[in-house]
Amino acid sequence: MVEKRKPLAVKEAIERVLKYSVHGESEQVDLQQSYGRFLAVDIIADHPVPPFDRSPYDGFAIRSIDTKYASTDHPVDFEVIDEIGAGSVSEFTIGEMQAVRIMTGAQIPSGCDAVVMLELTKVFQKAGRDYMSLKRSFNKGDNISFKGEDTQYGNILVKKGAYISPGIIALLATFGYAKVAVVKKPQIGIIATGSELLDVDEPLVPGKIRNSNSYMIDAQARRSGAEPVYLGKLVDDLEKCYEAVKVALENVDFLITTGGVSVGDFDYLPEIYKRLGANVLFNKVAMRPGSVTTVAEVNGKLLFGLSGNPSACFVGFELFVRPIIRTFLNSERAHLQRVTAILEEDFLKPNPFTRFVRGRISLTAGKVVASPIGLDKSNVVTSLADANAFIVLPGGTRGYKTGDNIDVLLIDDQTGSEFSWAESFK
Ligand SMILES: Nc1nc2c(c(=O)[nH]1)N[C@H]1C(S)=C(S)[C@@H](COP(=O)(O)OP(=O)(O)OC[C@H]3O[C@@H](n4cnc5c(N)ncnc54)[C@H](O)[C@@H]3O)O[C@H]1N2
Ligand code: MOO
Ligand SMILES: [Mg+2]
Repeated sequence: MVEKRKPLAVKEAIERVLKYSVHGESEQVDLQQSYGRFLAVDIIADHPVPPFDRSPYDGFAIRSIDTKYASTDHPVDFEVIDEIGAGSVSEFTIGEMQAVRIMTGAQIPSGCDAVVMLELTKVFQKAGRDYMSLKRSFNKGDNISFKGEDTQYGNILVKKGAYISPGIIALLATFGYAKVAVVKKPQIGIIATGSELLDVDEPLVPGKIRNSNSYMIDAQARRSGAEPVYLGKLVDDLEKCYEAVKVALENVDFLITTGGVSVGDFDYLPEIYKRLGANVLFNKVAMRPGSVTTVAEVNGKLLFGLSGNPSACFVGFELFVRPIIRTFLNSERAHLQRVTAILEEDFLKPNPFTRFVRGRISLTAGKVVASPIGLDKSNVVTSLADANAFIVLPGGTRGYKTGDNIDVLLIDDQTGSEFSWAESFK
């Protein structure tokens, strides 16, 4: 008699896995290698930005008080006593009716409290000296980019755990981080099981298929911020699989196996968990695809038994492995980002389990719409290529109709989300 597995709600299953989350250590990398990594420390402003009052325009730095009576009928003349470009500092302190010709980014000379754009001035020479005239008045502070207006000293600008984007790289450079403390990437072991599996470069022969899961998982692991370690594909042989899993567990932070978790005669993972004395957190989840997703723990180390079916494997990774990787990387938004979208096609098939339909979201007339892609079966591979989201259809008897508001999880997004989205899952 085949064991009857009890399906666990998706939310509970994720929570069980997260109980075993661990945080990674930090390492220093060059700034230029830090893109796409996760910050191991907060970035705190150790100086104000800008660090000095500066000109936002090419023009003249003046004393605003000298422009008080300037008008179209009464232009006022200023003697230009110096000229500075960005990077230079004027040695002069300007006096009454004097100006410094200044370029964008240059430090405001002492005595000046406003900048006039070049276009509003007329320059001329008199008795061998440089002058400019103005036809309107200015207030103190006009056209000055003030010290600290961007950020003040001591502000926390980015919290640890943030995904390092090009914008964050700009901040790191601004504050002098030639080396950046990032969280070490977790090493994710990947083992594919299945006697039917061929290598990618092998020709098809009857009954066999190429191993696509390992390469898919490898890419998903990288996208999540982990370092995949491909440990090969194994034929369905209990001893060989057991040995490989046992050895792999010692050498990686997390281990993923694909295939062999269901109830087939050659599905050996359940027996391997037994032999390892593993604590199986669950072996059935109330979701489609990926209901066979199994997660076990051995001495605190997580072992993800993902389905052999490509779509189920893909979904299992994004729902269970990604948050563990992101938590390892200190992210507070470890889960897929959720948005609300309008369903573009009827989805009338009822199902007691929550569905994660591979779909595509797009903007149509300013609204986020989502449509399913391809065959909604756990064994399909082609729909994965075009999918940028999972359409979440909570279980129940009713189907879903065009125009329904539905939750969508973004799979190619780096921002992530806190766990709140799971609240709506059965
Ligand atoms: N009697 C039952 N049969 C099945 C059940 C069930 O509850 N009772 N569950 C079905 C569901 S749902 C799924 S999902 C699959 C899960 O199967 P396994 O995880 O045990 O995976 P395998 O049996 O090894 O393979 C399933 C399928 O996937 C293909 N595969 C495997 N590895 C790869 C790979 N690396 N790359 C590409 N494709 C792969 C394999 O050839 C099979 O076609 O079980 C159902 N059965
Ligand atoms: O685990 Mo299977 O993929 O539910 O479809
Ligand atoms: Mg099987």
